[in-house]
Amino acid sequence: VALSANGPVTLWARDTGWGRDNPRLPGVSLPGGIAVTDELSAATQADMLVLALPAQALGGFLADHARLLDGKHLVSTAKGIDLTRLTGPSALLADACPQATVAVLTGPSFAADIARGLPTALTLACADADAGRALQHALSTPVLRLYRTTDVAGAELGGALKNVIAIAAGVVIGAGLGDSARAAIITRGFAEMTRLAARLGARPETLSGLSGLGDLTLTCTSAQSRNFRYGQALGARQPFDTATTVEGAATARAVAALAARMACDMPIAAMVARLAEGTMTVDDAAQHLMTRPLKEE
Ligand SMILES: NC(=O)C1=CN([C@@H]2O[C@H](COP(=O)(O)OP(=O)(O)OC[C@H]3O[C@@H](n4cnc5c(N)ncnc54)[C@H](OP(=O)(O)O)[C@@H]3O)[C@@H](O)[C@H]2O)C=CC1
Ligand SMILES: O=C(CO)COP(=O)(O)O
Repeated sequence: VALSANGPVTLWARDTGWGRDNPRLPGVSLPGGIAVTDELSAATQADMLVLALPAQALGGFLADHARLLDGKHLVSTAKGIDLTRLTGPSALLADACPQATVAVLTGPSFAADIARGLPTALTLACADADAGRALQHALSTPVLRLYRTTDVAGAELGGALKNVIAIAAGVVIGAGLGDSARAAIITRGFAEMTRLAARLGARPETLSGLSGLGDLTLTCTSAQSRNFRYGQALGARQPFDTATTVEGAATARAVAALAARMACDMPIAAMVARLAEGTMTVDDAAQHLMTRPLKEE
C-alpha cells in the first residue's frame, strides 16, 4: 500500500479470494495502483521483490520457488530465526538464490500504521552498499523514511530477538507483575539481544538503532503487537488464537539452541522458550529470573 505511492506494484498471494480487502489487514482496501495475482511468475517480472512471509514459512517457500527469484533484488521483512537452520532470512535467501542481491527491511512498524499512511522510520540493510543505497531510495516514500546500513546480521537479529523479549514483556503485564518489571525485562532483554548479536558478528550500534532498540520499544509497549498480546495471554493463563503469527515463539526456541551452541547466556529468551513450550509456569520463570546469582550490570 505504501509503495504504490511510488509507482505500480504487483502483489502476489497464494490465495487471492479476498479481492481487495485482505482480512489480515482489516479496514484497508488496496489502492488501484496495486495489481493482485496468484501467479507468482507475474510478480517476479519485477527486478525488486519484497518478501513478506513469516520467518518459519520462508524456507519452504524458497524450496518451491527459488528458481523464479534468483538474480533479483530480494528484500525480506521477516523477523525471526529459522528453527531448522538456526539462521536469519538473509542466509536462507542467499543460499537459495546465490545470484540475488539480498536485503532486509526491518524496524518499528505496525502494518496497520504504514497502510494508514502514518509516518514510519525503518532500517534497510544490505551488505552491498551501492545496492542498499538504490533500494533505500526506491522503497522510501514521503511517509516511509528508510535509514540504510550494511550490517545485515545486526538488523535482522534485532528484529528477530525483539519479538522474544516482547513476549516476555507481555507475560509480565498479563501476569500483573507491573510496569517496573516490564522496564527491567526491556532493559535486560536488550542486554541479551546485544550480547548474542555481537557473538554472531553484528555491530552494537545497529542494535541501538531502529531495527533493535526502536522495534524493541514499540513491540514491548503496544497491544497492537501480536507477540506482546501472546505473552499477555500466557501471563494471564488465557487461550490465544493459534492462527495468529507469533514470530517470537519459534524464534525463542531457535535462540535457546543458538545460545547453547555458543555458550551465550540468554536467560529471558530461555524462559520464553520454556513458557511457549509449556514446560515452565509463569511463577517459576519469574522466580528463576529473580534468584539468579547477583552480578554486575
Ligand atoms: N504485521 C506487521 O505489523 C509486521 C510484520 N513484520 C514481519 O513480516 C513477516 C510477515 O508478517 P505478517 O505479514 O504480519 O504475517 P501474516 O501472518 O499476517 O501474513 C503472512 C502472509 O504470508 C503468507 N504465507 C504464509 N505462509 C506462506 C507460504 N508457505 N507460502 C506462501 N505464502 C505464505 C500468508 O498467506 P495466507 O494469508 O494465505 O495465509 C500471508 O499473506 C513476519 O516475519 C513479521 O514479523 C514486520 C513488520 C511489521
Ligand atoms: O514487528 C512488528 C512491529 O515492528 C510487528 O510486531 P508483531 O509481529 O508482534 O505484531
